[in-house]
Amino acid sequence: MFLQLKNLTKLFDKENGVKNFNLSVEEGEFITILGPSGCGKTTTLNLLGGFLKPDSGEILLDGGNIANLPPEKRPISTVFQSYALFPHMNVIENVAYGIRFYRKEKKRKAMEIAKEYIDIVGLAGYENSRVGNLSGGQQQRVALARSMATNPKILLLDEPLSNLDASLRVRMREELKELQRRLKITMIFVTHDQSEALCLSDKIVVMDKGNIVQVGTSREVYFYPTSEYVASFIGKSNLLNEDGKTYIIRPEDIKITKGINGEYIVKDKVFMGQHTEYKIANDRHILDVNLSGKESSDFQTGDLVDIEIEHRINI
Ligand SMILES: Nc1ncnc2c1ncn2[C@@H]1O[C@H](COP(=O)(O)OP(=O)(O)OP(=O)(O)O)[C@@H](O)[C@H]1O
Repeated sequence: MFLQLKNLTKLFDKENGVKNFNLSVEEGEFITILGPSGCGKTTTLNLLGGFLKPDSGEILLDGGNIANLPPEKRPISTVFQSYALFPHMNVIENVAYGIRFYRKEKKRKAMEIAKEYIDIVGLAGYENSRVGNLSGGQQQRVALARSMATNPKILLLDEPLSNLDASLRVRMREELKELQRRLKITMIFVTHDQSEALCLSDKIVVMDKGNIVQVGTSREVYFYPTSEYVASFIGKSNLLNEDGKTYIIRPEDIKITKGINGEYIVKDKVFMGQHTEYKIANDRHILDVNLSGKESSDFQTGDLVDIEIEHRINI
């Protein structure tokens, strides 16, 4: 196994931190650590990057334990949320800095390699621009180029897209995925954004209060969540209690039909173009229902409807 985290623990006090974190990562995988604020994502990344020392546990990279090595001795590079670029340097100097520092290349060679990575991230022509004059997306690309140019075995990314506006965020995440595929770099990406996690990851690690609660592919965590927590954190979900059992039902797995004696009443309707979102209720449940297709917007508030559940998730 390329990377293994074994019982990795770092607690700041009794509760907060990361507890018994176990994870195996294959070379070239895109792993996302997903969870709400304070669940331990950054702590995990800092343990991997060497910015924090674990209380216990191992980080095995190619079989060797690196848990106690300082950051500069690890073949791991981090792209921070703030990008952490040098404001007094231009683009090529920023990228070349890491190459000289980590790869111990001479200035000329470092500049040559830096140029290659600036091209890779689509910033050709900006070599001599001051980073302070670049847009958020361009600064993000410089940070990526600087990290990738050090030739790390693993690239850590701590919410790198969170400072970008919504449309740039979507474009950058596509670019990031494409870069990762092309360069086959192992990436460990931290986010609290479920849609980012679902579209980028080979594997998603869902965390809650310092613990891993589920690890799986995007499809697995979406279609087969193992807990109510995962189901509600990833995508929308309905909880239905029947015969003493609790089920989770995705809004797109409920079909509705009009009926004079319908069990539910349509309470709310929002037309979203590709689909329509309804809220329906009876005396026990309020359910979210998403319908797609042309007839999906035919129901009106106040309509009585019956439901058919096409798929239910057993917890
Ligand atoms: N240096 C520290 N000293 C004390 N407590 C800390 C320290 N760093 C983090 N914590 C606590 O540990 C818990 C996990 O923090 P962490 O930053 O890893 O969470 P996170 O999931 O990355 O959150 P966010 O999405 O807000 O960045 C939090 O409760 C936090 O307050």
